[in-house]
Amino acid sequence: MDKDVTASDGEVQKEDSLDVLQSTQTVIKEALDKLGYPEEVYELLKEPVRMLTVRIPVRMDDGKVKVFTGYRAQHNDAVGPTKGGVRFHPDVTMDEVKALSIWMSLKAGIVDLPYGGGKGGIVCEPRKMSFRELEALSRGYVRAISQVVGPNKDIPAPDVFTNSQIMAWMLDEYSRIREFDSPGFITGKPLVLGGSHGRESATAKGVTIVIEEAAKRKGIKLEGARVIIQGFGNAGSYLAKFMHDAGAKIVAISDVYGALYDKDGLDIDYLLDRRDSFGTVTNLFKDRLTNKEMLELDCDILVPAAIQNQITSENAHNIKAEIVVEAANGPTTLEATKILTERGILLVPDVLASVGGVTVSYFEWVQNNQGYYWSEQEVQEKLREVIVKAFNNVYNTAHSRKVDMRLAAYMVGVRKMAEAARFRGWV
Ligand SMILES: NC(=O)c1ccc[n+]([C@@H]2O[C@H](COP(=O)([O-])OP(=O)(O)OC[C@H]3O[C@@H](n4cnc5c(N)ncnc54)[C@H](O)[C@@H]3O)[C@@H](O)[C@H]2O)c1
Repeated sequence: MDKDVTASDGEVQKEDSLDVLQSTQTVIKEALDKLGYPEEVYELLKEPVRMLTVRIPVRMDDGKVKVFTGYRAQHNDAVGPTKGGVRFHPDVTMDEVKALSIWMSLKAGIVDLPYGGGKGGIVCEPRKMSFRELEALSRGYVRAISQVVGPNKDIPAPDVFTNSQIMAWMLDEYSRIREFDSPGFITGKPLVLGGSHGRESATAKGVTIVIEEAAKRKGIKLEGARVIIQGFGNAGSYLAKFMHDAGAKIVAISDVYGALYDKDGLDIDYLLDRRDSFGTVTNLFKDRLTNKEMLELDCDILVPAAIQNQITSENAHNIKAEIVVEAANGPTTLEATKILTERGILLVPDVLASVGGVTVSYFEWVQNNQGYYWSEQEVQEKLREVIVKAFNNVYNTAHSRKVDMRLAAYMVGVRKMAEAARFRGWV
C-alpha cells in the first residue's frame, strides 16, 4: 500500500519521518565535507538550535476540553530570523518538524533569502474540527509559542492543512498579545491583511520555472512535452494548469485514489473544475491506474507533487522520464537519486524545486516591512529572477563539482548558514 499522508498507522509514519531526518542529515554531512567544513559545523547544523513542544487546551464544541500537542522548530538563526510553515496533521511528529525546519534552512540558502529555517506542527485532525475549534486551536498555538516568534525572530506560514484564514487568526492573536499590528509576524495572509499577490500559486509557479530551465538543459521543448503529475492538490493542480497553459501535454495526473491517463493529453480544465478542496478528482472515473503504475509510464517530465518516498530503489530503474522534478517534499529516496542520476535523468531536488512558496513569503514579509505593496506582475518577475538564478547555481555546482543535483543543492543551501555561523564565532 502507498504510504498515505493520512495513514492512520502512527508507527509507519514515525519511521518515515525519522528516515527523512536521517537522510537529510546524511546529505548535509556530505555537503559540508565536500565544502571542507570541520565536524563541529555538522554538529551544529544536524539538529535545530531550538525545539519547543507545547500543549494547547481547546474547549471543543461538545463542551469538553481537549489538549493538543504542538511543536515549533528553529533550525538555525545565524543568517537571520527563522521562517517556515505550520502544519495541522494527525501524524505530525517531532522528528518530522525538525527535518522540515532543516529543509527550510536549505531552501532559504538556495534562493539566498535572509532567513534560517523554522517549522511548526500541531497533532490534530483539522478535517474533523469545526471552524470555531480550528480558530481556538490556532490562537492557542500562537499564545503558546509567542515568546519565541515574531517578525524579526521566527515567521510562520501555511503548510499542510493550514491556509490564509488560519494565518489571519494567528496574526490577530499575535497582534493582541503584542498590542500592535504586526503583519510581518506571519506570511500567507489574506490580501486585505497584508498578504502578497501570487502567494497561493507560488510553489507551482516556482516548479514551472524550474521545469522550464531543466527542459532547456535537456533540449526538451515545453510545447508538446509529455508531463505526468502525481498529486492534484495545491501544488499539483496549479502546476497542471501552468504546464497546460505553456503548451505541455499532461498525459497523467493522480491523487490518493489513483491515476488518470490519456496519451493524447487530459482535459485539465475539466479536471480542475471537478476537483474537490482536498485535491481529489480521480474517484469520479472508473478507468483508473494505480499511482505506482502511473510513475512508470512513458513521458518526458515527471513531477511527484504528493507525498514522500514514491521513487525508490524498486521503481527507479523503470522511470521513463528524462526530467524528474520533486514538487513534493522527499518523494525520491537517496538510493533512487543515485539510480536516476546514473541513468542520466535530470533530477531537480525538492529543496530547489519547491522554493517558490518561501520566496513569495519572503516578498510578502518585505512588503509588510516597507508598507508598500507590489503588483502581481512585479511579484512574478522577481520570482522568476530568483528561481532562475538558484537553478543555475545548483546546476552549475552539480557540473563543476561532479555531484548529483541533490548534493549540489545541499552544498549551495548550507554554505551561507555555515559561513554566517563561523563569522558569528559559533563554530
Ligand atoms: N503547497 C505548497 O505551497 C507546498 C510548498 C512546498 C512543498 N509542498 C509539498 O508538495 C506536496 C503536495 O502539497 P500540496 O500543498 O499540494 O498538498 P495537498 O494536500 O493540497 O494535496 C496533496 C495531493 O496528494 C494526493 N495524495 C495524498 N496521498 C497520496 C498518495 N498516497 N498517493 C498519491 N497521491 C496522494 C492528494 O489526493 C492530493 O491530490 C507535499 O509534499 C508538500 O509538502 C507544497
